[in-house]
Amino acid sequence: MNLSELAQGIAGGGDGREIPVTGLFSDSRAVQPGALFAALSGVKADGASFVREAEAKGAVAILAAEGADLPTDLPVLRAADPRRALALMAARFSGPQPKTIVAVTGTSGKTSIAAFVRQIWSAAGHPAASIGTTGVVAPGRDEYGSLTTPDPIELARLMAELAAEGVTHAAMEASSHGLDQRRLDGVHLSAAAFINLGRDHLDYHPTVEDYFAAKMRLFDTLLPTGAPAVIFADDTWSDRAMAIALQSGADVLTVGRKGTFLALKRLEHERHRQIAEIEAEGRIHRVVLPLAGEFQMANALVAAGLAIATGVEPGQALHSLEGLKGAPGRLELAGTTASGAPVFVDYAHKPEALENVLSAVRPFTTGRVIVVFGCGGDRDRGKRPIMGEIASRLADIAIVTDDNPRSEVPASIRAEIMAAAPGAEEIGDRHAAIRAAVASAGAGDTVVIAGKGHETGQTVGTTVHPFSDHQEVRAAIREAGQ
Ligand SMILES: CC(=O)N[C@H]1[C@@H](OP(=O)(O)OP(=O)(O)OC[C@H]2O[C@@H](n3ccc(=O)[nH]c3=O)[C@H](O)[C@@H]2O)O[C@H](CO)[C@@H](O)[C@@H]1O[C@H](C)C(=O)N[C@@H](C)C(=O)N[C@H](CCC(=O)O)C(=O)O
Ligand SMILES: Nc1ncnc2c1ncn2[C@@H]1O[C@H](COP(=O)(O)OP(=O)(O)OP(=O)(O)O)[C@@H](O)[C@H]1O
Ligand SMILES: N[C@H](CCC[C@H](N)C(=O)O)C(=O)O
Ligand SMILES: [Mg+2]
Repeated sequence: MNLSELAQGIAGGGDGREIPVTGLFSDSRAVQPGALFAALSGVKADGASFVREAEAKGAVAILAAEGADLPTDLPVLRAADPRRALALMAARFSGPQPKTIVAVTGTSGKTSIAAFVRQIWSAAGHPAASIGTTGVVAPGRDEYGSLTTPDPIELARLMAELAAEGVTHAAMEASSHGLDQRRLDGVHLSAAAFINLGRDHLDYHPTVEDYFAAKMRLFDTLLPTGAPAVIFADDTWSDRAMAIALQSGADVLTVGRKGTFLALKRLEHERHRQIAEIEAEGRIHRVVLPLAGEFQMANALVAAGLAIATGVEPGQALHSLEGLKGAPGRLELAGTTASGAPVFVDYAHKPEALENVLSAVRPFTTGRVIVVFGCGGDRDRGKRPIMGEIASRLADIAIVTDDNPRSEVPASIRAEIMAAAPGAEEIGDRHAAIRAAVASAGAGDTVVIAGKGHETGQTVGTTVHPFSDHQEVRAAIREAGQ
């Protein structure tokens, strides 16, 4: 593709330049000959200082912010918002995307909702994909990815690959980082959804309002006017999300107890499933959701809403909920102890998620709720005492352990949690903590191993040690039985 074609209507300065561009890069270290290098200013570095390196590696053009001072003789494309310009160019460069793409935002539930939408579409006969924290899942693919929302160049390439493989429907997670950094700006959305807002990523976003505003870009900037916005109606932030979506001209469809598009009329919990009555288009549907936890019902309603909004018949979408499989590591039953106590692995690594998961298991726990959890290093420190308080309030036995300490001193992270968790026990070694929890569980008890979910490693310093909560639970149960 020529530079002028690539830039047309997106960035200034490239008009008429018939220079072939063979690829797009925002990291100078990866630049290939013939590439356009996007010099972006980031959290840690300024891409402008790597222009010479990109040029030396064979870059043929630069994309930069208006006014950025660049040491180069290469043609420079200028844009007021270069991250958005890069996402739009990447989409143009990579080509066709699946016909129907939906994105979901919110603090907790995105991975689950994306996985559920994929399953409902597949049941309706559509070749479907999901993209998010647990990776990319599509017919013939199950690949782990490192980011919840991939960077825009990779995302555009992935969408084009999926389309070429025959995938017509894709559901993706829109993280606040992803939205803020314009990673999704080149994605052609058919519908979008909001699930909830809680505390997260306050190391990146200066305030909760800023965090919320980043999430709302999905509706006020990215969703085309008139497209459906599915909004979970029962969260404390729902009304504000609805108002923003309405103001932006979206077709707002609400789901939940207060919802009107899919109205949850009644919900009954059993140990590993829940039975719901859901009203859609004036008809009541009885649905047996084979997953524990009321929050999963919320996720299922948003997923069904997205599937219906993109053409699946309501009765069929709701019926598909009966066959849903939870996303890996989301309140997933990893084993049952010899005394009959279920042991769940869950990805709760932020306050509301921990609160929800502990509340979710209480109704079917006749004995004690036992939780093992920690907090990641190099992430929002403010959540540590909040999670400590939640665990000691909602669990009968709370064991504070290590999550991914990263560059921090593990004992200091635990101390920040312990300070707000009266009565909690501290066992730094996650292997030992899981064993202690499993060993102490008796009949009627429920064990929750929180924080790492699907993860397969534990990051200590910069080393990732193989570690799986699932495997540890199974080993602990085996050893306890010997
Ligand atoms: C903090 C953060 O989000 N950083 C993201 C951001 O990087 P950045 O632009 O701020 O990076 P920077 O280091 O300041 O560098 C500025 C620019 O100089 C370039 N550079 C840098 C060094 C060099 O030698 N040459 C060079 O060209 C960089 O490529 C970059 O373009 O933009 C990059 C491109 O899109 C992302 O890859 C990168 O994600 C990093 C790896 C990351 O860890 N992000 C996490 C926190 C994240 O995004 N998480 C969310 C949410 C998780 C969830 O809750 O589910 C996610 O979506 O995964
Ligand atoms: N609707 C919900 N409301 C509250 N908590 C939830 C909800 N859905 C999931 N959770 C909790 O959050 C955890 C993560 O769920 P999920 O991975 O689906 O969310 P996510 O938004 O993708 O999170 P992340 O941003 O960490 O990737 C679950 O393991 C569970 O503890
Ligand atoms: N995408 C999230 C995942 C956190 C998972 C948790 N196990 C931790 O390490 O804090 C993050 O990087 O902040
Ligand atoms: Mg996720």
